[in-house]
Amino acid sequence: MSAAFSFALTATDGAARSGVISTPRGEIRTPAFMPVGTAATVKAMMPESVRATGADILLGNTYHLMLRPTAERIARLGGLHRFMNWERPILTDSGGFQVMSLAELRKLTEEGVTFRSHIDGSRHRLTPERSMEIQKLLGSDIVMCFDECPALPADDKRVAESMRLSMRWAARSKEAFGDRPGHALFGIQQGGVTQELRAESAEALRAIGFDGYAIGGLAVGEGQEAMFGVLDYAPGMLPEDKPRYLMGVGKPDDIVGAVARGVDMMDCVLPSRSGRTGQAFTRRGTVNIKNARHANDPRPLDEDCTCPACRNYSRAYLHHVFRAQEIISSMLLTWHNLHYFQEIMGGMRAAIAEGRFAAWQAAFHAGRAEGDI
Ligand SMILES: CNc1nc2c(CC[C@H]3O[C@H](OC)[C@H](OC)[C@@H](OC)[C@@H]3OC)c3nc(N)[nH]c(=O)c3cc2[nH]1
Repeated sequence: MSAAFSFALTATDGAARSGVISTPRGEIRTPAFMPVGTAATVKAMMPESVRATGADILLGNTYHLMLRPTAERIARLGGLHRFMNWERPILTDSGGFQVMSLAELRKLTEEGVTFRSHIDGSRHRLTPERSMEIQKLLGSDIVMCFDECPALPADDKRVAESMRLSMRWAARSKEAFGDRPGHALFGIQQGGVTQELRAESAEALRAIGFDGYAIGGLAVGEGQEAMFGVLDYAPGMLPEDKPRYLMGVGKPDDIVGAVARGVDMMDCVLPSRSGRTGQAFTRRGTVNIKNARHANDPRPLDEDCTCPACRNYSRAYLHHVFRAQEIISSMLLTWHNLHYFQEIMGGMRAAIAEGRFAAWQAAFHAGRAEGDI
């Protein structure tokens, strides 16, 4: 266990990289997929099951936890790791994105954001300083700067103004974060899909100096082509020796394309949320288990998958428990999806380390069919 936070690149293959982030709570193998545990739980999963899927780190959420049960209560109870029984690394988002997408009656000023809780209508304020305080109370290992992520489409003027506000907030976040050995603060690049604005944001973040750099402002409706267009240049604008984290991504082919372009870390609700809505991701494509065609199918979701759902249950059974709205349906499909996402990450880490990423990527795409398989 390292007392400090550090990142070591172990191999590169084209723009793709593999490495290890060392933290006092354990190592994170990169490229890494981080399951989302918004309200102190990865929905439908026990923490030991999340670990069994291969996850080294999971996510918590400042916005949700500040509203319920409050960061102060979690701190009094020993912090988020103890509270949710996950002793490995935790990354928490800063709350800005969630306020803009979830809260009501939001008011944005230079100071920060005031809003009403979507849970009980109570009034709250988030600023860079308060976001740092909340993430410190939670005890998260990787803290995100408080930023503003503009909804797309937005004109260049709006994107530029929003990015520059986020850069001022990044400086305030760094100031408020202080010096916390073993804990990391990540800056978040903004700038929409405009290369000059992305460059300006990257320079601003470099000048402040962070332990890692996130690519924000994507996966907000721009589509895969536009996102990849930004990823063709944005990762290279960020310090090469620090982790690069693409926020909110994505589908399996988004993840592979992002790693191919130099991304080290990603998070997305997709595998867990889809697990609850009956969508299973497999190496041959997607299974929508609610479709009648699966009602009599004795085969597993994926013959080559070693997860508990695929080892022990048929599509017919999964179809049945989904239709019957049984809790085990969410448990099994979420476990399968998280297991499969981690299998993609493990395959890419090995392929990059062995210099065969292009072949791995070609095989990944060759095996996939569109539509319900
Ligand atoms: C989907 N496209 C997507 N998600 C972006 C998130 C949020 C990630 C967040 O997305 C959910 O919150 C809504 C997750 O909870 C459900 C959070 O996990 C705890 C996760 O936190 C990292 C962004 N967060 C910040 N701070 N800044 C961003 O620019 C940004 C961009 C995103 N694009």
